Amino acid sequence: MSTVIKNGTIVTADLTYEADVLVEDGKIAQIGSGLKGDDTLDATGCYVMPGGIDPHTHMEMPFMGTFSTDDFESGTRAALAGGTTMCVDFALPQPGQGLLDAIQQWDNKSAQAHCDYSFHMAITWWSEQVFNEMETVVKEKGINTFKHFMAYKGALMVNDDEMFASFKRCSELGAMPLVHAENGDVVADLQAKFMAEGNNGPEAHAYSRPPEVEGEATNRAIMIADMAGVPLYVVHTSCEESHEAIRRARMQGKRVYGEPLIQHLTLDDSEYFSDDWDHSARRVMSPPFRNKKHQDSLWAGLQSGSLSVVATDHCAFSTEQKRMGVGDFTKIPNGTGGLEDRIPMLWTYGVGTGRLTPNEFVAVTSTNIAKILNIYPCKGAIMVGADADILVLDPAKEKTISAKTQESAIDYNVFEGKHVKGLPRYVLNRGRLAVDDGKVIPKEGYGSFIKRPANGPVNRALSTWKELTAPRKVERSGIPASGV
Ligand SMILES: NC(=O)NCCC(=O)O
Ligand SMILES: [Zn+2]
Ligand SMILES: [Zn+2]
Repeated sequence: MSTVIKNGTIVTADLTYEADVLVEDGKIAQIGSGLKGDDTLDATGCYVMPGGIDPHTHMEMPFMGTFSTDDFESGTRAALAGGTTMCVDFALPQPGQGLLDAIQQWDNKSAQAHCDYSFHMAITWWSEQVFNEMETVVKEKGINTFKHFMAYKGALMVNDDEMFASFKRCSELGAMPLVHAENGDVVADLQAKFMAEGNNGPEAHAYSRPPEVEGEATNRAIMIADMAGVPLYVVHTSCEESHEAIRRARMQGKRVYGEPLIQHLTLDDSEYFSDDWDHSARRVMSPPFRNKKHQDSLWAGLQSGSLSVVATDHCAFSTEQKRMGVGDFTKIPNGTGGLEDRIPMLWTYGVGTGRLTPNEFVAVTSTNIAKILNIYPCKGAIMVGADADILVLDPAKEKTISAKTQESAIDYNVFEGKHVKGLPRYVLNRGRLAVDDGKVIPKEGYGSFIKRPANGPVNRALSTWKELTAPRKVERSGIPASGV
């Protein structure tokens, strides 16, 4: 059974050209002109690009006394509707729980997935068991990334000594640490201060997490990673202070990646000042939305290459769940949705405004993260032999985003009312037609777990350099007798 995508313009991270794409047995079999297949998809007027990869989602996440509402079923359906063919979720052990036990739980949940997926492993506590299990996670489970929360004190947060130990272990295993970079001690102190002053609405969530807490933590994580000799990936980079730290580190030759979210790029902190409590609480996430100055910094980072990936941190809570924090903003479950909207929003506000070229768009939605996660060119490429994860994007197709028409299971959408131009006509995941003429064709359980090998090129290069420049004992010919 083969499918040919005809009459489209192929857009990759570095090339734009006209050609047909032949898909056979889930892979791209041929690229050229005049190709024929059993089925034909007409891509006239469309761009044919690698399917989106969202490296930051939380399906059915146990968090702040509840579970995020989108699970792998509704969440991956939303992903496909928006042109994303692979998500990377976080396997999250409770403090004291083993890593392998947590993976087993995430394996059970993800059996519902409609599209491909993988897991990052979160390090939420530290012990000899965690140290030992990290090796199995990498070598047997095919997970090469470990997430560290520098915030959420008393819950998921790890301290610097635990983070340094884990980063060193990542270095030995050829894995990469990820950080949620906010100074959790300062946030906890500010939260208590605002609550004590009676400042208990959702806007105080933003007041308690100023850009400085993110900038400080990003700098700290970068220095700790450098001392551990390991690359670093900073999730949900939301502000200039954090971006500046990443930019400076990269200019110094440090291997650091920054991931802005589509929410931070396109929504600002005025959302927290609405008269409507629900409106503001629905937008509570960490880090919070920022002002225009920070948004401009993030866009510039994508343009210049100092920021690498656009993700969503999709962690969708219903209005009812958000209301757990009425009277106490610290109890509003943190998280927003975005999976279905990342690609149309970034195309509209990035390519549509001239802030990004179509090739840069492909780089930041798919190819860069495939390289960072060491799954390129199986994923993130339109190339013979690659998985046939393909987004056929129609730049003329438009819609107004509305919760009424979304796949996500929650009752609102943070992008409600935004007009987007540039929507999927077709989406294929390993050759399966998952979106046909803009309509999702669900297939629960089709999604495959994608193993990611350790020791990617950047890990190898960095460990070679660190070994070459490591402090060495000076072997002296003459050592004087002790002066004592
Ligand atoms: N971002 C957020 O507010 N919720 C999800 C958990 C996290 O990534 O911090
Ligand atoms: Zn986070
Ligand atoms: Zn997250």
